Amino acid sequence: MTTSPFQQRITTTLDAVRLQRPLVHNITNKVVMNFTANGLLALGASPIMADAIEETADMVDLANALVINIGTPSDRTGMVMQCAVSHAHNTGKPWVLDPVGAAATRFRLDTARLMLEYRPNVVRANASEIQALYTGELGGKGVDSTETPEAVESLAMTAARDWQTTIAITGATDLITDGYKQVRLHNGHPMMARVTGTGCLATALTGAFLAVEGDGLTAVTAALALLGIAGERAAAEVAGPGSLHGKLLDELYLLTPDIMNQHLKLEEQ
Ligand SMILES: Nc1ncnc2c1ncn2[C@@H]1O[C@H](COP(=O)(O)OP(=O)(O)OP(=O)(O)O)[C@@H](O)[C@H]1O
Ligand SMILES: Cc1ncsc1CCO
Ligand SMILES: [Mg+2]
Repeated sequence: MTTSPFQQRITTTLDAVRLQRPLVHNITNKVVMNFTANGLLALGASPIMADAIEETADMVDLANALVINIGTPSDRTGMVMQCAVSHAHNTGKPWVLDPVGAAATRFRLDTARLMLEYRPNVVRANASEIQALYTGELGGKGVDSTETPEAVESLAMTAARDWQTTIAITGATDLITDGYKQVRLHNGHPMMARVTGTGCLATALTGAFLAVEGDGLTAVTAALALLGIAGERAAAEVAGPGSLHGKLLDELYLLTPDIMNQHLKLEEQ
């Protein structure tokens, strides 16, 4: 089987994460904290959840990458997040933004837009969130998307150029673009959307890959490929979302570069 240089780099990145076991600092939402920490551990990274203002700068310095997830926002965590991303921006620490629910309320949209000013290496979101971030118009259904990645594809290209970042929109097909190159990933399983926080986990895994891979597009493609393949392998063996939750962690732990190469359904443009 032939693999493209890009595909080879993706699988090499998985090895690099497992070798380096990067420390990933998460300022994330109350719903997914435990699942995210377990997902990062299953992959082979080291998670730390920390949102006290007193240690924010120290933690950003200590960690190899930062994950910002606005899923359960408040004035206080908004301030902590701004402090963290400002410090990450000033010190060149890679970071990834998950604008959870940015399409739902003006407060979330403003919070996510403020974060964007500090130039995330990657924005990982669903289609409604990216649409709201770019147009300023609310929509979606709470934290869920009412749009497909395909529907916001050209908007995402423009947004990635304007924001000078890589955008990854998840859904049935994941769409990834830095405004120039485009990647489509056809892995995953619909049942993944029935377990809360699989998107948040995608973002956290992206943080782990960003810690070892400087190119945002490669890092997030590797993270989404890993999660998509783990998800479809897990879904094939379970009766429903309850077991998928655990089985997904098992598959993240068991996945190898060889398995990835066998199952990867990736289109490059
Ligand atoms: N219909 C589907 N078919 C295949 N994979 C899917 C499908 N829906 C979601 N996924 C996969 O599930 C993961 C999470 O994507 P999703 O778009 O549901 O994130 P999200 O809406 O941000 O989720 P959350 O807010 O619950 O964290 C991704 O890896 C994505 O590829
Ligand atoms: C359900 C939910 N509500 C706020 S954050 C979150 C986790 C999935 O995004
Ligand atoms: Mg989400």
